[in-house]
Amino acid sequence: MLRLEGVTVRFGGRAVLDAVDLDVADHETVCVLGPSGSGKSTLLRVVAGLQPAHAGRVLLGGRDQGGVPPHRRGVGLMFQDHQLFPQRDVAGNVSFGLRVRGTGRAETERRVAELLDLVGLPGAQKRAVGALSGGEQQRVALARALAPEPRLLMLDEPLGQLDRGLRERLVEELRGLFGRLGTTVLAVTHDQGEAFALADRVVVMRDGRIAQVGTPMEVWRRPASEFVARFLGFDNVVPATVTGAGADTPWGVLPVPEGTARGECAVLVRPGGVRLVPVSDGLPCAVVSRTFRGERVVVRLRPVSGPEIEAACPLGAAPEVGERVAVAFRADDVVVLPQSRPFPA
Ligand SMILES: Nc1ncnc2c1ncn2[C@@H]1O[C@H](COP(=O)(O)OP(=O)(O)OP(=O)(O)O)[C@@H](O)[C@H]1O
Repeated sequence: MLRLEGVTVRFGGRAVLDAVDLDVADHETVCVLGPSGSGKSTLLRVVAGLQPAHAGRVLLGGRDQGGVPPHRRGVGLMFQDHQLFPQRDVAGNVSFGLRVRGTGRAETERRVAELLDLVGLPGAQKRAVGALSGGEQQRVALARALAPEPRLLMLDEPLGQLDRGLRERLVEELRGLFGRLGTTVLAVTHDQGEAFALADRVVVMRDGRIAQVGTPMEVWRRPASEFVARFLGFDNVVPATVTGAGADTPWGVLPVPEGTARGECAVLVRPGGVRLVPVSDGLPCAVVSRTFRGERVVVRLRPVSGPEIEAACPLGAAPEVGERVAVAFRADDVVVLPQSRPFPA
């Protein structure tokens, strides 16, 4: 459906997109994630035709879009600030793209009613957009973007300004909706939770390049680099040397999967894989802090050697701040990363 081949965009000599290759299949939802300034919005703008590429090609349905203006690309765009027309009512907003296409009045009315049902705002045609809540405005913006039946729907931080609870609800609804409609979606977000909940595949960007592409499960389980691991919020990363015995790290020798290549690397230990063990059986640590995270308590530990460690403990089993404990590492939760970083002194 969508293919980017070596797409490069430069601003002032700096490549904001650097030879990006990406394929999005029909009916697929792909979420682009990355820190601020990594080029996510620029990627969407290039696909929409709002930003010319300095090199490379964008193909939609196999056709090169070079020279095709935005309104002829058949893509729908929805931005964070949803930019509804304040002087028009809900129906006036949703029908915008249909009127531009010259759709007849009866058909437009039918379609608007159908879309409002779809986004959970049945009968809201005559409401003033200024009187809607943030979440309702978001739904109207979505209905407006879907109205012309774009072959590709692009969302830029679609839920950015909404509060957490509403975002979580809307993400679920969107996923259901896109599944039912069979819409192909390319979305940009900096919120990994949102991306992981919405996407069939996620793309992690760094400085205009793709750092990793995979299903949410693949990326979560096997971050491709220290950058991706840290971006996902994993802090337990240390430099390591893999030998026959395991990974030699500042935390001691950690178990690694069989067949791991020997040599320098970095290792990540997921917080759930840090086990509290009797003091004589593991790496001695002091408990520095405890943070309640719903189902679990995350404790920060200061070991006798190496950087601090995060451990996720079951509710009743978390040690107190100041307590002396020891930890061991579960092999399944140790991930070998190809990149190393100088260990801070
Ligand atoms: N028109 C422009 N002229 C010059 N520089 C630009 C222009 N548009 C974007 N940039 C720069 O390109 C880089 C990437 O911008 P982009 O908006 O694509 O990043 P982003 O990943 O979407 O960031 P954010 O999450 O903050 O929206 C930034 O450093 C930005 O300052």
